[in-house]
Amino acid sequence: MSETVYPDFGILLVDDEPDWLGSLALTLESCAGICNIATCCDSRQVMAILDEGRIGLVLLDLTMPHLSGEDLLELIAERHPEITVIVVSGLNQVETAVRCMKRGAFDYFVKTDDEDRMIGGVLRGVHMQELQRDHREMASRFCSPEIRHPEVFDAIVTGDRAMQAIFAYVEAVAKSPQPLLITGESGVGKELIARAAHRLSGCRGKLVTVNVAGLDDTVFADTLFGHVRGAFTGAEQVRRGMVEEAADGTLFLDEIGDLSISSQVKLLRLLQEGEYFPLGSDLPKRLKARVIVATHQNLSAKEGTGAFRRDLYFRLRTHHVHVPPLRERRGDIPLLLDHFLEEAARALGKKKPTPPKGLAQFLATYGFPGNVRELKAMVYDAVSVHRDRMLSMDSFVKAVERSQAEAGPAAVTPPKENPFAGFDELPTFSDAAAFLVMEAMNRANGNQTLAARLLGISQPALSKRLKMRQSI
Ligand SMILES: Nc1ncnc2c1ncn2[C@@H]1O[C@H](COP(=O)(O)OP(=O)(O)OP(=O)(O)O)[C@@H](O)[C@H]1O
Repeated sequence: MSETVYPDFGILLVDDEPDWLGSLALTLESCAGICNIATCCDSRQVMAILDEGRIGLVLLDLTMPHLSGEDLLELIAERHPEITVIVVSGLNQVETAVRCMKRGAFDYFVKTDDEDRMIGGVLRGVHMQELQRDHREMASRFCSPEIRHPEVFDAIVTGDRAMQAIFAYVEAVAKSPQPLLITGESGVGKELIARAAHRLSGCRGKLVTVNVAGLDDTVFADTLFGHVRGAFTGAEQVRRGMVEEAADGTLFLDEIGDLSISSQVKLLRLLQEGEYFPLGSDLPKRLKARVIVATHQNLSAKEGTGAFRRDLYFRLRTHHVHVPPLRERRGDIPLLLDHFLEEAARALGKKKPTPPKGLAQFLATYGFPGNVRELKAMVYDAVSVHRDRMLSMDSFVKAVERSQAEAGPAAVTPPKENPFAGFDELPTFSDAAAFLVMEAMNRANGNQTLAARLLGISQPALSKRLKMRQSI
């Protein structure tokens, strides 16, 4: 998304009447903030201008000397099918309108039409062109899904393929002016993804984060849109809203699933119309920021129960990434463990401790309801209390047990698939149990506490089984 010109692509106004061109350009700029405009009075020059590749939308008059609008419409559909064309004619003729639509026009307006209708149509055309551009960009990424700017994702430690696919997607949509919705459980790294998307957007402005959870409707409006002096009792100073703070940058609205219905209406209007009113003012301001929203809630389910507006939901999920929970990318646990050990040791002024054997394996048996944030807290806690060179397993075992006790039995992760499904002949119950105990002891390098955790039984129960085996 570019900083000051809107939209990113040029809009060409074609008419043989220069006065009409001037007044149309002025209307579009003042009423819709559209300023990336070029004009052309000579129909013969239109195709050469389009060949330069800067134009995404054409507003075309029909009756012109040399080439008529309909001739041009046909030429554009043939040579530049990617360009959106809106016909703006002096003639109110249904047959002509139908013919133009059949030849590929996106919309048809009569010059005497209501101004708001025409502006609405142009904004829809701009939106359509933006979506087509995003779509082309994404399609090109499917052909070569490599990540072009890996440095932007440096803060996100992962080796997981689903995460790599998210990075490629975020790169593809980073320059889009459409909103980006990031979903995923709490602590999976949604904010880190938002930061990466902001860096990739190339916008000059800041990333401004607003946590909208718990904001009542008035505070929401005041926080986002600001107010003028005297807007309400106590409003002694002008307040710039966060939308303005984020101009030419990114507005990141976190916990969007908690937004009240009345605030949802305000947000929808902001996104749809691209403008807003500071409290107490009747002078509209334009939204000049890209909007990213995030939630740990299931927005689709909320939309189903009526707790989230359907129109806003569809608007927000134009571009959507879902960050998987840590338990679905257990391969990341050793990488994250190492990363946080290093980070914690540095932050606490200690030497990086050596993790006990089997720690990563032990952690992989746990469901991490708090995801990466929970793992990070565990590591920081363990590093801060440790004294020897070797990190103790104890603090991790206790943290896991504490969390499981708090969450109840549902927190224990269910087995994923039946390991015996492919067996022709099943082992006996006692053989299967003996093999399982042996395997767990091997994996835990003889550590009974860890082996018991891997098996989901208590350490005394494991010890009893081992003794029984020895006595056979
Ligand atoms: N892949 C990762 N690599 C390194 N650190 C990570 C990773 N994922 C998350 N973190 C760290 O975990 C913590 C939580 O991340 P973040 O705030 O981005 O999560 P979130 O999904 O936005 O959480 P919430 O829904 O609660 O707002 C942060 O300290 C972040 O730096």
